[in-house]
Amino acid sequence: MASLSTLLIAGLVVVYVTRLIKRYYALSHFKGPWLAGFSRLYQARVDSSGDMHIHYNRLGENYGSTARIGPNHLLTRDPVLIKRMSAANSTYTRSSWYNGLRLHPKLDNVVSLRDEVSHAKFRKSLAPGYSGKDTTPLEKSVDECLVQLFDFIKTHHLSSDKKYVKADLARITTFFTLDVISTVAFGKQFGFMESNADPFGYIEHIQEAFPFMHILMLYPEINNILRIPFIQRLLPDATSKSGMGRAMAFAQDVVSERFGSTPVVRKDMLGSFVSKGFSKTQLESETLIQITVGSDSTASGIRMTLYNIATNPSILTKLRHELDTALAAGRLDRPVLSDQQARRLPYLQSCVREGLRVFPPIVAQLAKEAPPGGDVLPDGRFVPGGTHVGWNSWGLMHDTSIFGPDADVFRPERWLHEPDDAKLARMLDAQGLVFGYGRFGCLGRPLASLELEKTLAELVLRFDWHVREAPAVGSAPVAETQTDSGAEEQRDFGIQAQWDDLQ
Ligand code: HEM
Repeated sequence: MASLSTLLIAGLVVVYVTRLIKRYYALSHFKGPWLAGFSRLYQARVDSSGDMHIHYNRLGENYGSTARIGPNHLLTRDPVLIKRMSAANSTYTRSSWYNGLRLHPKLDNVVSLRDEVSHAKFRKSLAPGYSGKDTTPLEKSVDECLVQLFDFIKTHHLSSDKKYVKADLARITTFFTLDVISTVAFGKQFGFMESNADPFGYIEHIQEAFPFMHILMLYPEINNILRIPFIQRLLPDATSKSGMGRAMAFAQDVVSERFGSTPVVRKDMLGSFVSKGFSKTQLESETLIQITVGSDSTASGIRMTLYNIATNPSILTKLRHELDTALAAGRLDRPVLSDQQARRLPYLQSCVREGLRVFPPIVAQLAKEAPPGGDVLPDGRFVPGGTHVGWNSWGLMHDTSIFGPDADVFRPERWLHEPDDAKLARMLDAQGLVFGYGRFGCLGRPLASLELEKTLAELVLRFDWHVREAPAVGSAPVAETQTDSGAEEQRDFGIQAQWDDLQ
């Protein structure tokens, strides 16, 4: 007679296999790699591979706009579905994928918060700070940092006819955006550009942390373990000497100054948040995510767009012509053109738009969860309640049915000379999703847009750019260097910056 323990094990195996089969069939009307139907291992491998965007782009080509990537996971490049999930009145919610974005040991931040009511309240209180409504004009701070950037490049990264000095665009752009976000958020600059160094070992830490964060997003179970107080004691805290620990210490310091008997009062983002009644701990948590989301994506957008401009001589020439003509006509403020002036330069705007399309800085899944009663997709297929639906941003931005057969090509002209109004409207609609949508849309968009348009315009006006050492791998040279959001992962990006004598 079988022992009780054998029976128990057999019973558990039966329950497990039945669950596996049930799950498999619940989404079997969505095609995808076979392993994905049974296990999250497919995603774990792809998400930590460094080539996530390439794998997921192929999914769209092989399995249609919404494909299966896990037992309970879909990935979509359908703009209608992406908008539906994030719309103000949507019944979709954030999935447990977002738990992995909780950086503070005790508290969520606006990006990791999953409770709809708390998130909406939080977001509403943060919005005036992020938009610059409550702060010293964002534009003024960006301009000041840009002047520092010009000096930084001239001092440390300038080549001449006599010698080549490698300008690592990965570090230059990341140093710049980290100094911008610290200035506008806390009125206290990190000093990356001034010291020409990573004072906290922060960039190195982020490089190491990204693949791990992907695993946390995929396996929320691990996250729950990390929240156990005993385990938390083993994780980096504000006493750690480098990486996220140093960033936490920084967050604690800048926040503490705003409380107590003689609080520092500044018209920056933090000042705005304090005025909305947030607690000290809430602000420490928010400060951490601000540093992360406020630097990496914009840096990626700037460097990849500049890379695409610098490697396309005809585009570089057209952009320079537009900028030089405006400068000669006295239509550009010095030392930095104004936002209003930048908006009147159609070719510049098209370059920025095209840069974010061809190389969307955020390719992570941002998975939402289908409502308990499920949902019927635009193509008639049923999505059961609780299914995780991620967005395939690379696939969407390179979708030939929206952008045409040359969707992979960096071609700013597509935004200026499209004769078919309906097609142009569809392209604009899809590209606009690069900043998310609706109730989860990017709060930092005004700042990111200022940084992108001004930095690109001034760097093209002031310097000659020649790519010397971009890793050349097949037809997608730079994409190969990208992990998740591009980010600090696009390392060691050798570009020659030469002072343009005309300026
Ligand atoms: C080119 C640069 C940027 C891109 C492409 C970008 C993209 C995005 C996307 C796609 C989302 C939506 C996430 C979702 O669906 O859950 C998002 C959210 C967010 N972004 Fe950005 N972002 C950029 C720059 C910034 C900057 C500079 C900041 C800060 C100053 C920022 C702050 C935020 C915040 C706080 C959220 C969360 C909004 C919420 O949960 O309600 N972003 N961003």
